This record gives sequence, C-alpha cells and structure tokens, in this order.
Amino acid sequence: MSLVVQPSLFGTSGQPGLAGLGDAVERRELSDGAWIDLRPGFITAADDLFDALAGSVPWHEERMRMYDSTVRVPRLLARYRQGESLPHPVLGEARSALNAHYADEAGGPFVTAGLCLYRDGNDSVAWHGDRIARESPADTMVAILSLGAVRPFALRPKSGGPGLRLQIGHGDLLVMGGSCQRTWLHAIPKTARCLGARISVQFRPQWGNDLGGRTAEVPRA
Ligand SMILES: O=C(O)CCC(=O)C(=O)O
Ligand SMILES: [Fe+2]
Repeated sequence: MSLVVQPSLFGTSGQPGLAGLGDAVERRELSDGAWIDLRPGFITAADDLFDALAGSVPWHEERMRMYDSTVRVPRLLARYRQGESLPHPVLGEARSALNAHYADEAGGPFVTAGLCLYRDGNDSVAWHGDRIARESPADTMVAILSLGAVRPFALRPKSGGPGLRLQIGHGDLLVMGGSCQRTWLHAIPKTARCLGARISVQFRPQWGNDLGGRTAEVPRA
C-alpha cells in the first residue's frame, strides 16, 4: 500500500526520549468510577519517533462489518502482541516507565501495543469503549501516546450527561483507567481543521487471547 505522510515538522527533532511521569501526571476523576491521566510532553524530540513509525511500521487497512455490509476502517493499523518487539526502542522504554508508574493501579501491566495512523482529518475512530473491558467487570487501563497533528480526543459517559474534548498533541500521554472502557465512550472525531497526520500508540493489558482494541464502532448519528 502506498502511504503518503508528510515528514513531521513539529520542531522537536533529535533523539527521542522520555520526560518522566511522577508528579507530572495529572489525574481527572470522571463519573461512574472512570478516570483519565494526562502527561503532556511525555515523549521528547518526538519528530524522529513520528518519522520512524510512519516509515517503518507495517501499516495496513482493515474492513469492519457495519450492519449488512463491510466498510473500510478509516485509519491505518498495526498490532504488536505480548512478547513481539516494538517498532522503536522508545516505545519499549515508555511501556516500562508506564508499568513502573502504574504498578499499584488496577488493570495493568501493559503488554500489547496497537498503533493507529490517521492520515488526515478524514481518518477517525467512532464512539466506542475498548473491547478489553467490555467483557470484564474489572477495572482496566489503556495508555495512549500521541504523535503528530493535534486532534481532539472526545469522551462521554454512557449514562448521559456532559462529556469532554481534550486536545492531545505531539508527544502527549493520555491514560484511561478505572471503569472508563465500560462506563464511558471515546472517539477521535473527523475534523476539517487537522494539519497533517497523527499516530497513536495504545498500550493495553492482556485479556484472554484478545488484543483488546476497538469494539464495533457505533455509526455516527
Ligand atoms: O488514536 C487514539 O488516540 C485512540 C484509538 C482508540 O481509541 C482505539 O484504537 O481503541
Ligand atoms: Fe479506544
């Protein structure tokens, strides 16, 4: 598949690294036992990581069932199972740092990695909760590294009521925890205001033989 992604020009070139977690992680409690953590700028010099992943990951397109037909999943994907080597050493370091930081939290450790490439503002993820938690009443965590274009990350409670829209940017970390995958939905909405490609790396715990990714997407109203 030919893949055209602009080389990143976010002004953070150099050897990618990690800025550390600790007190820099800010928690927001949500309703129904869900929470999110934010650590802006967790990946330093993230340009080179973006370029390395855009160029070296075996991205592929998938199709999904939607009612009686199959439709193209509007983003490119790659998945790394437990024990498979990740496509950049910084991702392994990030996962280790996350597992150390969240060692006492329910739902770890992080073992699998799913990668998404949003080529432009037409690529998206519809409202969903990750499958890893849908089948389990236990709390879990999903940690997401974001690289490239800033995209809104939308969250809303299944029980109704106000949601939130976070601006997640180049090098930022977002962790969804507690009941978030069961009681809240999240989405990366399509946007006409997107300046280029975005890559996300989702670390998840193991759940059965499952890679724990997206559930069936809900068609947009
Ligand atoms: O790209 C993202 O930040 C979210 C992706 C996601 O929700 C998923 O793959 O389950
Ligand atoms: Fe998700």
